Amino acid sequence: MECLNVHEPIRVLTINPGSTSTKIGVFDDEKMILEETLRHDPHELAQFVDLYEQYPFRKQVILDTLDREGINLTRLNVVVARGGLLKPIPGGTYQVNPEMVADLKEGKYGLHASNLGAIIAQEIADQLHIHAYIVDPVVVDELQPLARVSGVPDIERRSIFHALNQKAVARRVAHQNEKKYEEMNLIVAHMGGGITVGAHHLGRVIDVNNGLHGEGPFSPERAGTIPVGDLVALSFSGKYFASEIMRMIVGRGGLMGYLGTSDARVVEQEIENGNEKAKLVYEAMAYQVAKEIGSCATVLYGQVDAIILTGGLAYGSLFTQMIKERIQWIGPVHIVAGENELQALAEGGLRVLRGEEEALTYPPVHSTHYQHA
Ligand SMILES: Nc1ncnc2c1ncn2[C@@H]1O[C@H](COP(=O)(O)OP(=O)(O)O)[C@@H](O)[C@H]1O
Ligand SMILES: CCCC(=O)OP(=O)(O)O
Repeated sequence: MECLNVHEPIRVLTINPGSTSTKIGVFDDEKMILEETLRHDPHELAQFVDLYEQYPFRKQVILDTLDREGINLTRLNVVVARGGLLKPIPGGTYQVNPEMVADLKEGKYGLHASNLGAIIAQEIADQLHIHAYIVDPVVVDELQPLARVSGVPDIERRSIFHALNQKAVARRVAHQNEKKYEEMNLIVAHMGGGITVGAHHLGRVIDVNNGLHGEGPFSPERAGTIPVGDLVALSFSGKYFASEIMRMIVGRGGLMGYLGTSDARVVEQEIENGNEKAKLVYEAMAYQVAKEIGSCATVLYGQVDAIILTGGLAYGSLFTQMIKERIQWIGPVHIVAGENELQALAEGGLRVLRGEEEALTYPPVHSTHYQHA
């Protein structure tokens, strides 16, 4: 593996695969020198039989883009990717290793586009004889024991959320308050295509809704919590395949299900045009986010230093205003619109390369309390 040249900035390639795009960034130390969102035509992705089959295609699109933008691959010092559905693990930066890649290839803990991040990062890094890492993957699990109890003994609640962005913005707001993340109680609502709301207690996310498997507020494309008896009845009605029911919950739920679009900007425009249904559904989404924030406030015994609204929906002033008026009595509200994931990945890699933090090994010897595979 290569040595760092102290006279040159550390060059980091970051990779964040999403369902319809792959975002990449190149950084010289903390400074972003290239950012690209590589959009994938759904028809093009549909030719692959499963998620894993997409990786050579996505990797080639990344390499072509870097080549076109004149990024010399041999100058890279490290590749850092968003981590996917792995065994539940504590937050931190993990070196990509064969055990991790095997679990992701097999889809052992489920399928999500972020599974491709470590696989692509490892292949690029191997060719360059440098290391690949993931940072705060979606399975970061710091739940307190109380939060794991679902009410049905065979079902344990799982921590699957936007850990990378939630922790990055939480650290940023702590810094603005001249405090450490580990000294604060924060509620972070990540509001993108999916929505997760986490209760951050002294640097650990002790409760959060599972953003992939039907918990929490509905979102632009996901159903969130739905009346479970009705779902069971629908599932056994004989009208739908299991895959069709899953599509109703993730992909075609939420705004998409009610209004035929997952684009909040289109919905805001419709509301301006006087569309009453759009107004009701959009307000209901804000109402559900506010309720989830209220519930996190009880998790933290009302000791809330700040609430952070982040993700693409936080750009929408109508949306954030509707949430704010229901929650501002709980604590100060900060809006950090958009997601900060590429920067957070670069920072996670830099902390390790600079020796400020040790890279963790997957799977950790002392894992979380999580029992089910
Ligand atoms: N300026 C904006 N005003 C309102 N909503 C926005 C704006 N920009 C993005 N959004 C909405 O944010 C959502 C996507 O958020 P994003 O964080 O990009 O999602 P993801 O990364 O999960 O795909 C979409 O509903 C999009 O319409
Ligand atoms: C909630 C787990 C991660 C996730 O769903 O990410 P996206 O919203 O980016 O798909």
